[in-house]
Amino acid sequence: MTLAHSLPVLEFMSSSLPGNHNTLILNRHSPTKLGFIRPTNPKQKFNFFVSQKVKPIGFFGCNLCDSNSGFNSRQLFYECYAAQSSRIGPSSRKHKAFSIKRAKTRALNDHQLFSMGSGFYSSRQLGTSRLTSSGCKILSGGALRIPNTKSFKHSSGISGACEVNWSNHKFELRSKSVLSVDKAVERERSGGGLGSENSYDAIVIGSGIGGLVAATQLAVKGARVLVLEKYVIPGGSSGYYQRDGYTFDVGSSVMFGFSDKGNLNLITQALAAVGCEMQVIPDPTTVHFHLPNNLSVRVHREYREFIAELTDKFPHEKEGILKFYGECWKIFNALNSLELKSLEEPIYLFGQFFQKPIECLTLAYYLPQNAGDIARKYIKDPQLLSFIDAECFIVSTVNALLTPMINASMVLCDRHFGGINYPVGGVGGIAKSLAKGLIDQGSEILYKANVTSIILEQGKAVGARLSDGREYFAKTIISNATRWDTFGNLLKGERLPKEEENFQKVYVKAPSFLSIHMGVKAETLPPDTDCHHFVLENDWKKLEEPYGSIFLSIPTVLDSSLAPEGRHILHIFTTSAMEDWEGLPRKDYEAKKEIVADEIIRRLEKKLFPGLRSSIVFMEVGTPKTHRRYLARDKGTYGPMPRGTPKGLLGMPFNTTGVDSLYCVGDSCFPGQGVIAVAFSGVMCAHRVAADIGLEKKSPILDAALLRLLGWLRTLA
Ligand SMILES: CC(C)=CCC/C(C)=C/C=C/C(C)=C/C=C/C(C)=C/C=C/C=C(C)/C=C/C=C(C)/C=C/C=C(\C)CCC=C(C)C
Repeated sequence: MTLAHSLPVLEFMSSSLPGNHNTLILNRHSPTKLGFIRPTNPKQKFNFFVSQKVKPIGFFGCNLCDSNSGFNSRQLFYECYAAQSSRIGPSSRKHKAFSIKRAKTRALNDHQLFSMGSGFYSSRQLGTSRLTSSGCKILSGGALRIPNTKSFKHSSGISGACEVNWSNHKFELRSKSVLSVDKAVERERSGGGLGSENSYDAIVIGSGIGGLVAATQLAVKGARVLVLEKYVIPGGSSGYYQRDGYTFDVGSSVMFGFSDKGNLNLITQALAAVGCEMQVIPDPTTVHFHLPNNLSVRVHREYREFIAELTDKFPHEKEGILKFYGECWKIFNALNSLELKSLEEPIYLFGQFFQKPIECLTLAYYLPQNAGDIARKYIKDPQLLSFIDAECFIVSTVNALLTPMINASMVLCDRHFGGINYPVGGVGGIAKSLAKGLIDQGSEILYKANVTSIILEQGKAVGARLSDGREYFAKTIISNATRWDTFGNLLKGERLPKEEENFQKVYVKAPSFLSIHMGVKAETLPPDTDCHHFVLENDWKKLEEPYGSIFLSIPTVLDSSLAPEGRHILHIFTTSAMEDWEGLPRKDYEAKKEIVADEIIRRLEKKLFPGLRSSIVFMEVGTPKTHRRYLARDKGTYGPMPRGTPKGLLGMPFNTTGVDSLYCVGDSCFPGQGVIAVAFSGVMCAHRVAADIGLEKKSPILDAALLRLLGWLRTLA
């Protein structure tokens, strides 16, 4: 049975499938906007279809269980992940099936229903719908039962919650929005698509992992999101590029957050939220350190093996080693026990304190502390302390005394807990999958969209303007540019908010990198070569100096598909400042690139791979200028670096900013650099934005109090 309407806004069709199946067909814009669907009969089965005309979107806030095994009204699902699958059921050719994967289960109460009930069309502010069929009634704001209604269609009417008992199954549809359908249709006709005012719930500027995680998390909550990306592919520093049969990772190839256990596998979770999964290859050695005095330490995936290797090198410090890393585990375990959401959202934060008081107090205690101070409590050997500096340098590009203890613990333990896992096909696959997932959720990503300014109206961020003059508008703007770029470039000429002044007092831009992407003949590398290496040859003092230490990854050791047969890929990074490269005539610039790359190759030949130079078949050198150009980061910076000794993570800003409706996400937000860290900032940002646009619970009074408290705490840093 089809419900006709000249301009269908919300349309359902029912058809019977063989056996005990019923089919609910969701047309046009409806799927994500349903809000809440609850069957009352646990034995009945349902399949969900969405018209191919619609970009397939996932379900958030729909309480569904596996589409093939049927609903279970006792087990309501808070979040469901939908993935497109092969067509099931005898629906029309136009319809595609979703297989619904279950996520976290949670019994719901009425309060949660309301809080979840973004309602259909809430993001477009349509949301007004009336059921018109035999026995259909609608009430504003309250639940309504409609017995044995087999069909219903929309028409303009009153918004609110409605509950339909449909063929013995109860569907509950809730909406918070108030615009009549007529108005909505009018808006649709007048071009409610790209570019119209307030078309979106959120615009995300930049498609780095932080931006994409924020965007996808919002999209699955029911928001309509537009991501604006300057480049032609997503991912920013976690992107990829292909040349001559090689697939190179733009940035780090050391991937945290990809495990299948705990709460800290944020990449796995972010992908699953949009129905994606990536195959990964476990890395048996996180990193192989090659350090002064011929100190060589392999960080094995197995914690016991790593500790055995380290205590073998420093037997007199065995107790100190166990105590330092033991303290890291205390923090890691506390982190891993929490449900990670926005620390700027009081209902969540107090809820976590209530459920896990010891863990939260542990984290609050370590929030203002640095790893170097804690290491010095237990360890005296200067060489071992320098080793811990090198361990922290990988995390933060600064030594242990300047590295927040929470961040150090996260990295030093997760590599043994979830492990380092390389995504098959390269790191770029993460961003590609998230971008696809975003589109599957009904949101959009626009490439070659170079945002030049954030549009303000009476001090409120309302849109983004591109270099070609196009303008897009949304209720909220999320900047995945660094805070320096956001406030220095995108809001040029505006007064710098006090919070940003404070941030810039505490943090400076970390230097950029010189990168060398290489294809080499495979026979140059010994057969048991590890994937990741850190090289600092003779002098510990050079650790933090430009070109002092070398990061080297050989991802083809794990995934040979990234290079032509008989070849390996080498990704080489070393810190380098923009000042070294600016103002050079083209010829000198190219010559300097060659000289610097040559020296790095010489060092690697000497320390690791004799004959490396003669085995190179492809090479591309990137300087800080390259990183600035492609990643749109001021001075090509790697992220924030403390000016002096920081108070741990205390000074790091979260996602809200001093500008109304403007949020930041990425590595200049809490907790800092690293793919998993920016993924966390994306999760936090989406939660805070969702609360502010009415997709999550919110308490304005508590909000104001918490935001003031956090602002004050930051001034102590
Ligand atoms: C607010 C108040 C007052 C209180 C509260 C308390 C609490 C509850 C708290 C909480 C907290 C939290 C949750 C936190 C969290 C955190 C996190 C998650 C963190 C994370 C982090 C991470 C990181 C940092 C990472 C990083 C990584 C990296 C950087 C990596 C890198 C790599 C590379 C560079 C590569 C290398 C290479 C070679 C060696 C070759």
